[in-house]
Amino acid sequence: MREVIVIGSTGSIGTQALEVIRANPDRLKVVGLSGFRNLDLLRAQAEEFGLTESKMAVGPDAAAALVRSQSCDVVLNGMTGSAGLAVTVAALERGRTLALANKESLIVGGPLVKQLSKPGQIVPVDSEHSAIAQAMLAGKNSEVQKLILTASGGPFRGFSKAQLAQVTPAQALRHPTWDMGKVVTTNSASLVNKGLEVIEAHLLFDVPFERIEVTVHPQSVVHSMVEFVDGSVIAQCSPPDMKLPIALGMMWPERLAGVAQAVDWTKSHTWTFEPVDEAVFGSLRLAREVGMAGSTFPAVYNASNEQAVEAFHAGALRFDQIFDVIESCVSQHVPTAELSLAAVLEAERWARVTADSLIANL
Ligand SMILES: NC(=O)C1=CN([C@@H]2O[C@H](COP(=O)(O)OP(=O)(O)OC[C@H]3O[C@@H](n4cnc5c(N)ncnc54)[C@H](OP(=O)(O)O)[C@@H]3O)[C@@H](O)[C@H]2O)C=CC1
Ligand SMILES: CC(=O)[C@@H](O)[C@H](O)COP(=O)(O)O
Ligand SMILES: [Mn+2]
Repeated sequence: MREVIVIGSTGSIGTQALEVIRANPDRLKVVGLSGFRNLDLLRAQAEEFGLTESKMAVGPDAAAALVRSQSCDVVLNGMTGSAGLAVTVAALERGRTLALANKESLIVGGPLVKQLSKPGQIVPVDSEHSAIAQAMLAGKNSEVQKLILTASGGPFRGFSKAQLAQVTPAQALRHPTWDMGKVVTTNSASLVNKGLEVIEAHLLFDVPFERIEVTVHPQSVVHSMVEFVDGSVIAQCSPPDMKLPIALGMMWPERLAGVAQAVDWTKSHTWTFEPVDEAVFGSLRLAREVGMAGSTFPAVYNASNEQAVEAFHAGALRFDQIFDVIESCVSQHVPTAELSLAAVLEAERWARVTADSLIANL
């Protein structure tokens, strides 16, 4: 039996994690929950899983405090945004397995988060990174030639820059293949999500940026691939359903039977692959640049994006200007001489103030 704290239990990842746990009461047990604004759902979840108020946290600080005080085997971090950093740090410092959906905390913390983690302590839940972790089992780390991340391309695949300037928040939230929270869905539309995922892959698998590729695969069935030195490519394929990587994240390396449907090979399928249009979607190039620059640059990329996404949904920014805001913040940023958690938090604060001021003056 694995005891799990589900952080962000009221969200897309969190509710799907609870579905997996509910269906496997002999293997998984909830011992803590956290939410933010949806307190009615949080209370209902606590009641269903028989948890007292002391095992329910509201907000990022309370969630981190719960992770520090409550014993468990696994912390599933399904919070949105870099607000999840305190939970990631707390889980690693307490020696828990960290099933990580909250990619932002790894990206902004970078080497600091890596230093806190023991080999195997972070299990990726993000679908691409779960796929890579599964494919990696086919060879030795030293035999890996390349990582190939797949991207759906989002709702604006094939759009020109001029078309991107016209899109609405409702269109940005219409993801072609995945049903997810607002921020990650918007990031998929701008390809910021794929940029963040390239940095995430570099940090998780220690593969240099030059050997991490992205290909657009609109069907989202091939979740990512690993190319080995002999030319073999191992891919992980399944119809898009986050319950599969969430279950693996909580049970790694064991698989739970029946969590998701497999591909139906009796039917015809067409899987396509095409290059990313980097002339229209600059966020991927910029993410590689900030990833290679390291220090506090990834934190600035992420925080300025979070501000810009919020402004876009509030009607204060055009969709294409999300990229302009990130690029401007990154180009103005003076990185810290020595990376520390305090320096990351200060860089984030600076990026949010700078992004807000750019947005107000656009
Ligand atoms: N959804 C998906 O399929 C995938 C998600 N991810 C990643 O997983 C993470 C969660 O995404 P998703 O579940 O879609 O997001 P949702 O918006 O659906 O859920 C976010 C969760 O975090 C809580 N939350 C939001 N902001 C804060 C905050 N400032 N402090 C504390 N809690 C907060 C929300 O609480 P409340 O609702 O109560 O306000 C909710 O429980 C993100 O990092 C995302 O990139 C990665 C791959 C796939
Ligand atoms: C399901 C998942 O892992 C998301 O992060 C997904 O990657 C979004 O899809 P795209 O970013 O490829 O559009
Ligand atoms: Mn993903």
